[in-house]
Amino acid sequence: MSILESRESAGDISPRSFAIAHQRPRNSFVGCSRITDYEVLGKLGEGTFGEVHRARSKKTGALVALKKIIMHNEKDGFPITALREIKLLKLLSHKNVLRLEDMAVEHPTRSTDKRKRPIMYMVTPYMDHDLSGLLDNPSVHFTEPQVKCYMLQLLEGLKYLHENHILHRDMKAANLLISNKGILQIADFGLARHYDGEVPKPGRGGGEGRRDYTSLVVTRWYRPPELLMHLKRYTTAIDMWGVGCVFGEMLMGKPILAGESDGHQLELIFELCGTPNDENMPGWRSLPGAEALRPQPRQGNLTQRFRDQSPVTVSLLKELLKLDWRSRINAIDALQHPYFRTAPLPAKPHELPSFEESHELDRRKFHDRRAALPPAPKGGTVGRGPHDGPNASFSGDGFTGRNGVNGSRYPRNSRGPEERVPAWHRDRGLPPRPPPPVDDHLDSYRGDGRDRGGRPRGGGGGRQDVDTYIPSYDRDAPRRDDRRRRDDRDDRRHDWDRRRGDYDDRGRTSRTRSRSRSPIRDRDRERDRDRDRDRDRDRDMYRR
Ligand SMILES: Nc1ncnc2c1ncn2[C@@H]1O[C@H](COP(=O)(O)OP(=O)(O)OP(=O)(O)O)[C@@H](O)[C@H]1O
Repeated sequence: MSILESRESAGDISPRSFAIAHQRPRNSFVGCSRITDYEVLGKLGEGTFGEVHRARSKKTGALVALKKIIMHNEKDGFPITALREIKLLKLLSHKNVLRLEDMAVEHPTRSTDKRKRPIMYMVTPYMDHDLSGLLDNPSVHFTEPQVKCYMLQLLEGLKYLHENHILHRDMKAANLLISNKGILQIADFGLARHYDGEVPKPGRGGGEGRRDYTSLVVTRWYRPPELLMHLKRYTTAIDMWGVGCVFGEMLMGKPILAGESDGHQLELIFELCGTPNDENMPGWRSLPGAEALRPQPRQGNLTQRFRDQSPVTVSLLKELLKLDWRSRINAIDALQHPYFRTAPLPAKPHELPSFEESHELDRRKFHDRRAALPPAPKGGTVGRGPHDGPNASFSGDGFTGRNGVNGSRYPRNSRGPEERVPAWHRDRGLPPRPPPPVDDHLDSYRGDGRDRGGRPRGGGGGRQDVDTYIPSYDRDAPRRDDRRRRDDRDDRRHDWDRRRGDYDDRGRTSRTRSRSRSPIRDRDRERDRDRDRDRDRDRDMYRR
């Protein structure tokens, strides 16, 4: 056994040794091309840090996706999350993990462009769908062998990540890309990080965590109970909960736990999986976020809700959606579950049907268009249901406009002629999709302290914990540690931001706490207000 292997088996692998062990062959990554090497064909999606476009390589003719890395504030430089994502993706190589093939650079043109810095694009193979977009299409109905086929691929990809000490931390249907050849790939590594704990072992669930990380990860609908209760010493089991949510979503055709706030999310989880007790979630009472909870003891209605599914399907779902993160099934064991060996057997990827392309933006464009225009189904495949129309599913002020346009969390987009008109939509009676998790440090990169829907960041999440992960694959690079700031603020702010923060910290005297306006202080105040509001709402929900 090599030193690396023995260290790995002891759960001890540094980002550097991981990087050395996972160098991809040089020819698998081009490096830095020019944007002019690609012909841009249209917009696919809009992520936290940039837009995603479909494009064709002029050299190879291959279809690719270009993820533009937006620098919201040029002074902040290259976003750290994008840097993380690039560094990780460059190391990963698995058929069920999206492959970073190239980086493309767009230099500012002299006459028209006042930008000083170039724009960078991540280049990945084009995938025809994301799973969320696919499930939104009412003409798509997954068969059991198809669900099994996607589940196998998802678990294979996740097993690879976890074995290699990677936590994905944003497992959700929108981050699972699917090609018309039936291949599923895990995408979006913007929140992923190196994991210091022991890798999962057969029959041992997710095991015990070894160190603290921030609990402000994972999009709410896919966030496990331990994170909602602010466990910081979490494990690979957080991604397995997400797999359970995605599995349920494939079976039901819509997200199964669509909470409107963190408190409501827990409420929905308890309704489905039962309320926590010392047996099904040992130690839950001592979690910081459990203090205010007074759940009425309940059994959980999972079996009832999935009564149309076979017992072996429900059995795997229950294993994935276990409240106790230590005994929640891991990817190795899930792959061995009888579900995959019971008829009907999993389809092979090439046996799966192909579908009309479906991406995040199609859904969003539809929401946007609904208010203004009659439906324009393409190919006449799908009409609109009786409940369609602006805000058809919701009444009152609970949803509409809170996160953006027509209950969408997204701002209005202008449509270019080259953009596709969505051909389908199904109003599935769900609240607007929650924004991706907000890590405090993201604020400094967005520059305005607001998320894409214009909401102040940081709401609904409890305390901002320190998670100073900056992957350092270079021995000489200084490694940052997980120190807790006196005031609990995140240590990963940009230097400029941090200097301001330090100044504010130092000067907590009446003089420096003067009323002079500071965008940072305003942002912090706004964030605190938002957080308090969410907390109050959650408390009301649980105090019975
Ligand atoms: N390789 C690809 N092929 C096709 N579509 C893609 C590809 N990569 C991303 N997309 C589309 O763009 C959307 C956003 O991409 P991605 O999740 O990587 O961005 P993000 O900034 O991390 O998003 P989020 O803010 O939702 O976490 C995806 O949901 C998908 O619809």
